[in-house]
Amino acid sequence: METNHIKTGGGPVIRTTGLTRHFTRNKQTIEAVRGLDLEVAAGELVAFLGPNGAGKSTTLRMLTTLIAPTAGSAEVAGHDVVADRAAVRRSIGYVGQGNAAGHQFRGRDELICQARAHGLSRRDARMRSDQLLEAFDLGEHADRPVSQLSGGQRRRLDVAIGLVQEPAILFLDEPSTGLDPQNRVNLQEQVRRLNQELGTTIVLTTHYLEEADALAGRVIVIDHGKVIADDTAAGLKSALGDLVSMDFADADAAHAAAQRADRIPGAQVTVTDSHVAVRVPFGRDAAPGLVAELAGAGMPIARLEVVGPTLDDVFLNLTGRSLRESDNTGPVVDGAATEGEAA
Ligand SMILES: Nc1ncnc2c1ncn2[C@@H]1O[C@H](COP(=O)(O)OP(=O)(O)OP(=O)(O)O)[C@@H](O)[C@H]1O
Repeated sequence: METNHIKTGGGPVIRTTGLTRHFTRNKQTIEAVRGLDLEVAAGELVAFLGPNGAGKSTTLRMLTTLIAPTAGSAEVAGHDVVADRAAVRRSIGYVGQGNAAGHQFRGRDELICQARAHGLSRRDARMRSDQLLEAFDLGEHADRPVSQLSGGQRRRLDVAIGLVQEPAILFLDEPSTGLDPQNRVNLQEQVRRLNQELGTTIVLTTHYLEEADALAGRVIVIDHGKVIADDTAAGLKSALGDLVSMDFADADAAHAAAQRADRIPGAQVTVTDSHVAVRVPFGRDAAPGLVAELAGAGMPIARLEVVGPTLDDVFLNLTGRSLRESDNTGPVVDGAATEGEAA
């Protein structure tokens, strides 16, 4: 069976330069994506993490040729997303936020139909659909109408449909939104396997911190249309450092302790009454020495806690707001848009 896997020679399979997209709504310009410079190498599993409205989906829709950039450029699989849309589309799979499958069809028919649309022979289409049904644990549900599948089963079918033509690059827009934790983990497992076993480059968007943390080799944090951090989850967290929280008998002891903590390289110290919080790289290693030093100086610690950072702490540190809180803005309503999507 023919596949669309590409030999990249290790170069980037996605490259954007100043990628920008504006929308006009109620005569106001919305700068959804603002000058994105990005490179993704073959075989990477990348998560775009950010709150609602950060510009994640808009970026994905430009990379998948669904909408055109207002400015800047992007190449996917070596093809320009504007000049060479058809070639880009041949190289990618895309699973959007809505359900792709027609509700009255059976899952198996949907897959076969998509495979035929991608040029597979009847026999190959049937084989490919069987493979995908098995890989996504959908075998026993394959002959039920899509409308009768659970949310998790339907989402897995969506991802299977995105994989019909064995794309070299797969884009997943919020693949696990709306799934219960068990289905979320199951889907993440499939995505991970796809990346590891087939080497498929995967770019997904998520606003689940845990998902970005668990799944992606690389996390690109997006806020207000801009990349504000780009590293492994571990890298992002270790750059921020651990939080060492200490309580003392009184405010004087806390202030004296804060002065000492301030001498630790890279420490950010805040004092509130008798409480001292120290954010410091490798805080768990620095804490015992600090405790001993303070005890020796007659300032014993009444309570000590060392907590490793979460990606939410990273986001909070970068933006001054919590990703969990910024995420409660509800879904974006596109209905009032005055600028349509490219066909
Ligand atoms: N078709 C459109 N017309 C007008 N404004 C739009 C349109 N699509 C997106 N926007 C606006 O662009 C900004 C970025 O939206 P986008 O959907 O890319 O964010 P997101 O990070 O993917 O958020 P979500 O997690 O909710 O999908 C938002 O302010 C949104 O309201």
